[in-house]
Amino acid sequence: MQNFTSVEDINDLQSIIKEALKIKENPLAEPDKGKGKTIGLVFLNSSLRTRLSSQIAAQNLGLNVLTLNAAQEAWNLEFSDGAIMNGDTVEHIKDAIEVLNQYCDIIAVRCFAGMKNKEDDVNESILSQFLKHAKVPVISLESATRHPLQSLADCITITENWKEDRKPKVVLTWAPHIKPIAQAVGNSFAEWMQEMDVDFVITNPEGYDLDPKFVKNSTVIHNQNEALKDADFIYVKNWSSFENYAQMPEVKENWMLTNEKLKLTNNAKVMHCLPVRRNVELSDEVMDSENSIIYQQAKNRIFSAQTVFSEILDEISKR
Ligand SMILES: NCCC[C@H](NC(=O)CCC(=O)O)C(=O)O
Ligand SMILES: NC(=O)OP(=O)(O)O
Repeated sequence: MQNFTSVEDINDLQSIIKEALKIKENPLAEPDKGKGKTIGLVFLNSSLRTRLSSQIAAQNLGLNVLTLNAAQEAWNLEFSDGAIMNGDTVEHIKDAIEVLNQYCDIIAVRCFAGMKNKEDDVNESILSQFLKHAKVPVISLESATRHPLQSLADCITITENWKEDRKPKVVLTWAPHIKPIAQAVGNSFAEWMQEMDVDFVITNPEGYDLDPKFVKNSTVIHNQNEALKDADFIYVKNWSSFENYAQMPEVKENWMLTNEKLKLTNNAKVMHCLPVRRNVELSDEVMDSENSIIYQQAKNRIFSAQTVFSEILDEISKR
């Protein structure tokens, strides 16, 4: 694995999940694997889980960890090529990445969609600069269009919770929100579910279809109740419109996941990447129910990160 920014960077998903479950059994099995190596965790946006689970995962492997909360603590970064930097921005992203090359053996970066310019977001205007200028492996901690470490944790969690001898029905359902949110988590979940042995359905209101590049030939149903029928797993996530980029077209029906809606399912397990807006995206009763595997999912972020760091360290050791 040279970089880790999407499902494309994985050769064999089932073997990666198996490796992650093995790491989960004994996370301290290779405490010196990363000895003498440094991972830089660069956050251009807020985080709780990604920051902490990545730190734990790196420490479990003996890596040195540098965490830069760039939006709060670093110089104001310039992202435009050729910019005349006589305004508020102090340091160009190119120079920042070149400096990170001097300090880090692996660079991991969180760079959300700006939600202002569709083209910039679709083209991953920030992640692409890291991929261009980094001289060491790059790991995405959630970019404009994807959140692969989350999706790998989601695959691990579904695997742990499915012992029946048939494919589970997995439904990705849109949920309400108070502000425009990126499509990254939904896109990424779709991309990874298409690689899993599951019946995958996406349900969202009209006007909220994800980018066809990520939907591919997945089933899309605009009636939530119909989609939830007999579901074994429900993945709750809000996103804003892709077509009318970053807009929030009016939705008349109530899409919040409640116990009433859970009755339509096959006693489905409920998933969410967190953070969640309680009683907006899903109700307290669902969040706090036996059906929720949301905290287990959050825990699995450690093993998802540790598996990826371990694969990247294997790659570095070959160089
Ligand atoms: N990393 C997990 C999700 C991050 C982000 N959520 C948010 O921005 C929530 C913000 C809020 O609820 O105000 C998203 O959905 O892409
Ligand atoms: N799920 C997730 O990525 O959480 P954070 O945004 O808190 O890192």
